[in-house]
Amino acid sequence: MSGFDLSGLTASFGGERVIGPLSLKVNDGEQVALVGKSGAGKSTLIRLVHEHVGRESSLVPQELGLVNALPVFHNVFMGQLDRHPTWYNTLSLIRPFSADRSSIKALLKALGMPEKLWTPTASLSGGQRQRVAIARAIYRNAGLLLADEPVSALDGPLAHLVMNELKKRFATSVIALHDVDLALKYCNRIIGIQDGQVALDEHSERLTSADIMALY
Ligand SMILES: Nc1ncnc2c1ncn2[C@@H]1O[C@H](COP(=O)(O)OP(=O)(O)OP(=O)(O)O)[C@@H](O)[C@H]1O
Repeated sequence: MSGFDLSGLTASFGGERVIGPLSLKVNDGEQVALVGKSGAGKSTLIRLVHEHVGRESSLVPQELGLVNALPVFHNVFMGQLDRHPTWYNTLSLIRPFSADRSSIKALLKALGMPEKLWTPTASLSGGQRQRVAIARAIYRNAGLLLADEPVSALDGPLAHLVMNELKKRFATSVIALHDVDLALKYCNRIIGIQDGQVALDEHSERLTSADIMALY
C-alpha cells in the first residue's frame, strides 16, 4: 500500500478540537506538501495518518526519535528492525553485516555525510541528526513517506539535495513543509491546513507561492 483514503479524522487536546473532522485521500504517485501556519495542525494530521497506516509508511517525525547512545549506523538500521528476526538484529548490534554496512554507507553518502557512519548520534549537529532520521526512513523503504518538516535544520543547498532524494525515492508522500518554494518545487499536490481543516487542495502547477501565502 502507498496511497490511503481516510475519513472522520479528528484530534483534540484538553477537550479542544485541533483537527477535523476531515477526510484525506492520497493516491499512489501523489507527493503532497502540507502547508499552513504554525499551530494549524500539520504535525497532528501526520501523526493521525501514521496511526492508521503504521508500518506501511516510512516516518520522519519532527522530534526525530533517534537513540543518542548509538552510532549513526544503528539508528539508520532501526528502519528495518521489524523486517529481520531477533537473532539478526542482535548480531547487527555487535557486528553489523557487510551488506547492511555498505547500503547504509551509500545512503549517508547520498545525503552528504558518508564519514559519519560510526559517529555517536549524540555528537552530531542538528542538520546531521535530521539527515540520520531521513536515512532511517529511506532505509525502511516503505511505499509511503510521512515526514514532518524534514529539512527544517538544513541550509539551502542541503535542503534541495535531501528533498530531491526524497522525491526520487518515494513516489507517494505527505510532507509538512514551512518553506512554500520547496513545497511547490518538490511536491505535485499542495494541501493547506487552517485551524485543523483543509483550506486549500490543489495541484502544484496551478498555484503560485502568493496563493499559498494567503493561508498565513
Ligand atoms: N501534545 C499536545 N498537547 C496539547 N496541545 C497540543 C499538543 N500537540 C499539539 N497541540 C495543539 O494542537 C494544535 C496543532 O498543533 P500541531 O503541532 O499539529 O501544528 P503544526 O501545524 O504542526 O505547527 P508547527 O508548524 O508549529 O509544527 C496547536 O494548537 C497545538 O497547540
